[in-house]
Amino acid sequence: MDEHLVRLEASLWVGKKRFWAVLTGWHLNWTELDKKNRSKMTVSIPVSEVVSVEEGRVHVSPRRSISEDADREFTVFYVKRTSSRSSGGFLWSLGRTQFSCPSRGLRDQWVTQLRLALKTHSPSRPHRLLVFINPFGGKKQGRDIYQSLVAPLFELAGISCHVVVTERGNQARDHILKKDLTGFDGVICVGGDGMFSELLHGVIGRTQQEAGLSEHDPTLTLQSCDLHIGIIPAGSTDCVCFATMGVNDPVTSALHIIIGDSQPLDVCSVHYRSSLVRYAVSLVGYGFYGDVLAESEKHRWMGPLRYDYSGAMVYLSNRSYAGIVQYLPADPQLSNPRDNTRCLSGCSVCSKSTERLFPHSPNASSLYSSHFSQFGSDSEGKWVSVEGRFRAVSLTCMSSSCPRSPLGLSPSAHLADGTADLIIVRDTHPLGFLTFLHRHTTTQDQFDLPFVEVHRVKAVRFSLPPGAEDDEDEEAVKDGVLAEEDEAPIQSGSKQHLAGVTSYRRQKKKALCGLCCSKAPSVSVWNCDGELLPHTEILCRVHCQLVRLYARGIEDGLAPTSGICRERQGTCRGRCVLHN
Ligand SMILES: CCCCCCCCCCCCC/C=C/[C@@H](O)[C@H](CO)NC(=O)CCCCCCCCCCCCCCC
Ligand SMILES: Nc1ncnc2c1ncn2[C@@H]1O[C@H](COP(=O)(O)OP(=O)(O)OP(=O)(O)O)[C@@H](O)[C@H]1O
Ligand SMILES: [Ca+2]
Repeated sequence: MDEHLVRLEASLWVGKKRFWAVLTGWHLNWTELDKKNRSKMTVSIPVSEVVSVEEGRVHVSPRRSISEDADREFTVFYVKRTSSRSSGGFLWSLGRTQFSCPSRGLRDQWVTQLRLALKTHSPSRPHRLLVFINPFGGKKQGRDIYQSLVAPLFELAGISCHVVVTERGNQARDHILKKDLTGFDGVICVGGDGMFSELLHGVIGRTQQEAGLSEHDPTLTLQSCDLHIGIIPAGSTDCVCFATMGVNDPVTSALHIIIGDSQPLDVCSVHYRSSLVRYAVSLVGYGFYGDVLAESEKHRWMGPLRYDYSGAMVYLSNRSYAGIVQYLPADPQLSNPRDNTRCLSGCSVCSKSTERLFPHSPNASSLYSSHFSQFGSDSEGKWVSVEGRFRAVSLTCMSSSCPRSPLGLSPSAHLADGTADLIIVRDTHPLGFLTFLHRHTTTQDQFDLPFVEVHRVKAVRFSLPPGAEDDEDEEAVKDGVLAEEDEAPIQSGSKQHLAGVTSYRRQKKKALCGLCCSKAPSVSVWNCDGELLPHTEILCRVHCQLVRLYARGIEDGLAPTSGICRERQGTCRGRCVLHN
């Protein structure tokens, strides 16, 4: 234990019950004592999960002291867990316990030592945050969610926030790219995956600008970003939030932000010719998911339901597309997408990647550079090619679990291992494809079907069969449609702009609608984390742990919440009750 932190032990009261309270530095425990001083139940709170320590009896909202004996009392606010049935993760809520001490002196000692322990053991907590609220995301409740559920918690934790309620798409991204961010520890979005994507582009772009790196070269190792991103879910899918927390709950997210959790995340960069088009974390999808997104954009007014409606419409249109998918496989010895594991908090596969990325020894450093030197070097002949007609081609850097699909697109994918899972669904009969889709909603293996293959990869290329190449873009550039894209790919990309490009391309192919016209389109469109891409022949490369979220991955809901080491694979470094 640190020398300036002392171990505190005392008999304190909580309501009418007497407890033996112990502060060790890493943990605050209190054990109920019966009349004969025998121990009953113990509650144990890691200091890193204490939200705030206040003098007196305090209520959080409205914030007020309600105590008559305020000078002998203190209140501890902390993280409380409840199992979530939908994901096996945990819903977090604010726990509150009011302690009474025999004297004011003892109370002051407890408050001082608890606050000191907090400072010492939670050095990465944010003090100042930049918050972007999309008032129109999801069910349009972003502003209310922030004001009623999140702001009071940030205030309690002493976090000061600069809040921007957005007035247009891409405002948050542009703000992060251009404005002075001095003093901010992190950026927060209140919205859905689209808002997260804005922050992702802002934070990555800003970091590369400052490092003097070009984002366009897919072989370049980008600078990982220090500014953390927090997600308060208020969107339609909230996939990134769900896949990194196990739930989509604003209070859970706010508490992860407050305690300064840090979860690295792989990011896929998508390139067209020599330009970066976009970044993605949850889905780069061609065929079904691209068509669903294109269709859903016409029905935004339906809110979150637009995806189910469009999904059904696109399913009924029964389309498949010809193409060539090439991929660079990841090291099969590290993990594979069908190993039936789940990436959980403290995941050992991801920890090994962290070791490779931030090596402690010169040997590990050369291992890392050789890991990436493989990328882009065609001479090594490691690219594998798959040609055919596909219902869907999907690439995901993580499981992409969401309320619609609690285990996600690829249940064994890892958040931070430097790889993505490539899921290729070949053309099949409608019932087969429905079975594939339906298995996303159950625990049945969606990859155990003869027309589905899945590969763990570091990079993917997609091209159209000879004769059907992606050549409209050149003509579009001549017409000025894409000139802006090429000059500043991530500066453009508004939904209207991209939808315009897509419809331009589709008209050129004379492959009209497909839902209401008899002729099915021969080319689909890419869905890149919920945005339509203006190009078909793209190259994707996975960047290991490029950004960090205020999250910790999915906690194992099956493990007991106290009394055992909850941090898996021995990564607790002595913080848990067992190892303390
Ligand atoms: C029979 C039930 C089948 C249910 C199948 C559920 C599969 C769900 C898989 C979800 C994967 C989400 C990946 C994340 C993507 C996000 O970056 C992105 C931005 O938010 N969201 C979407 O693009 C939004 C994509 C939303 C896709 C929804 C697809 C819904 C399909 C419904 C099919 C119904 C067939 C009915 C037949 C009569
Ligand atoms: N004030 C605004 N007016 C219009 N569009 C906005 C505004 N603020 C943000 N946007 C854009 O709205 C899009 C959708 O927002 P968001 O992701 O919050 O909700 P969603 O689409 O309902 O959820 P999901 O992305 O999870 O499906 C984003 O791409 C974002 O760029
Ligand atoms: Ca990954």
